[in-house]
Amino acid sequence: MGKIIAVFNQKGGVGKTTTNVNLSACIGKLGKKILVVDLDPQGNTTSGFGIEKEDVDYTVYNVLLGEKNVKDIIVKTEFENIYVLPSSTELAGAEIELTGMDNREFVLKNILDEVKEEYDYIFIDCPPSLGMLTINSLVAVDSVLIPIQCEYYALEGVSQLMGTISLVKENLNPKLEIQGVVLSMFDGRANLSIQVVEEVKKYFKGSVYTTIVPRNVRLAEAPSHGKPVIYYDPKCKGSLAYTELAEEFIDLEEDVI
Ligand SMILES: Nc1ncnc2c1ncn2[C@@H]1O[C@H](COP(=O)(O)OP(=O)(O)OP(=O)(O)O)[C@@H](O)[C@H]1O
Repeated sequence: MGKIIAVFNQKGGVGKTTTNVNLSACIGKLGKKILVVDLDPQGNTTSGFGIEKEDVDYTVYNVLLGEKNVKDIIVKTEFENIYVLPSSTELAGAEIELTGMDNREFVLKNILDEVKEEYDYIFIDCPPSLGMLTINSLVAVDSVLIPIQCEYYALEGVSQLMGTISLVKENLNPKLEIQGVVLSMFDGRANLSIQVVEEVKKYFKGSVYTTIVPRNVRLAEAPSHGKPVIYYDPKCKGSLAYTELAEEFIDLEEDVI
């Protein structure tokens, strides 16, 4: 099947990487083969799966520049059904380098088309910006999964985000859809969190997942152990939420088919 999904919100620190790593890991545990593409130069998805910078000679950067074949760079992780196309800080340079390259501006689509039949899902972690890397992702994908934090100014930037999606859909990728909106960092004790849930549901109507990811310290700790939370502390609230979200994700996908 090979559905390609961008985890996208140009706002920083909303839980893109946390959602990418943990949702992928939980979907992998449900038996689906996943490729996770780390397109964020910060490389937190790469390290979140325990891949150390010293252990990778080449990254998605070399693939984007046509120096390496994607199939030679993908890393098989120790986690069930999870493969990673790693990132590096050099990737920040690609924002400029891709702009000047004739016919290679949107090269990510061709790269992922080469491997998409080998996976059930490909998730891309986008950087917190609207540069060439993000636009490359939006051109390459079937859909966009949007994490939103249940905190102050949650909807700030959302109209810009939706504007970007519409623009790409009109001009570059007509099949682009919203996969779903994930509410994250929910604090049940805070009225604000409850208000944000209501506002986001009103804005996105039926596209918001029923499962809400709580603020959970284990989710913040797991990356420093190089593990998705389900492998770090399978019983914590974060693990339960991402497992439930993975089940909801698959149920909705299988309903569509
Ligand atoms: N549900 C959660 N509970 C507790 N901490 C969380 C949760 N989700 C994310 N965090 C923490 O919040 C911070 C930002 O999350 P994350 O890195 O996933 O966001 P991001 O949108 O990918 O950031 P960036 O825009 O910098 O790429 C991280 O330190 C992460 O560990």
